[in-house]
Amino acid sequence: MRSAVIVFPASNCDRDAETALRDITGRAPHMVWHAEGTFPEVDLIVLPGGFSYGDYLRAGAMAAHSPVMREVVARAGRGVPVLGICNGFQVLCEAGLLPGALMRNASLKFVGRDVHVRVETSQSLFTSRYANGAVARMPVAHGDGNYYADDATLDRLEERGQVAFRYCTPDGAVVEAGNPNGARRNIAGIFNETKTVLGLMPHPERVCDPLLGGTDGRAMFEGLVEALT
Ligand SMILES: NC(=O)CC[C@H](N)C(=O)O
Repeated sequence: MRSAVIVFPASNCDRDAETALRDITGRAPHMVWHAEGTFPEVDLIVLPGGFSYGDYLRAGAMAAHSPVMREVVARAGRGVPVLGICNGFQVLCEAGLLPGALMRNASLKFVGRDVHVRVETSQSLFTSRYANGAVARMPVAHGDGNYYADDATLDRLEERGQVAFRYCTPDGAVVEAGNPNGARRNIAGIFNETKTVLGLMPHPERVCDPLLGGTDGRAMFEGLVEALT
């Protein structure tokens, strides 16, 4: 599986994504600087976590208008899978590839800790290696992770099976106690309509090696390798 990681000024999880992709796919991803107009054909594009452009204006707002994003949007339109992690999720919403927005955490504080998420569907490229309803432990590290969309949009996402992950307690209960940021309906990650684009606030790439304290993120990359190789 060939992959690319898009690197913006102040991305800071690009190396984490690179390491996970190299280990699990067996091939080094292309690291693509934001100013590039194009990049090699790949099977997966990853928008990594970080503070692109210093989170100025709104997190992800400036990155969404960087030169490389025209190419990312075009390829997403052709069905090339795109994974946006944390700041990458924010960029996907700002670029219009996913609906809704990531607002300031309800606590108004940066949250950096492990959370639990429930896998809402295994029917996707990204989640095929998880069981429906599986609970995964992954870290979050964000100040703006509070997913917001209006009721009609949320209803549509739910009807079409576009909710990928919800924050939950360690035993899988989707309740306020498991929600680190106030996200509506505990939403931690969503797909586009064709489920070829996934954005999520937790960091699966940081839990792909027991040395890093967990392996619950590996299944996402293993499923992608299986589907895209
Ligand atoms: N880890 C990250 O990607 C940080 C996301 C983002 N810039 C925020 O603080 O909300």
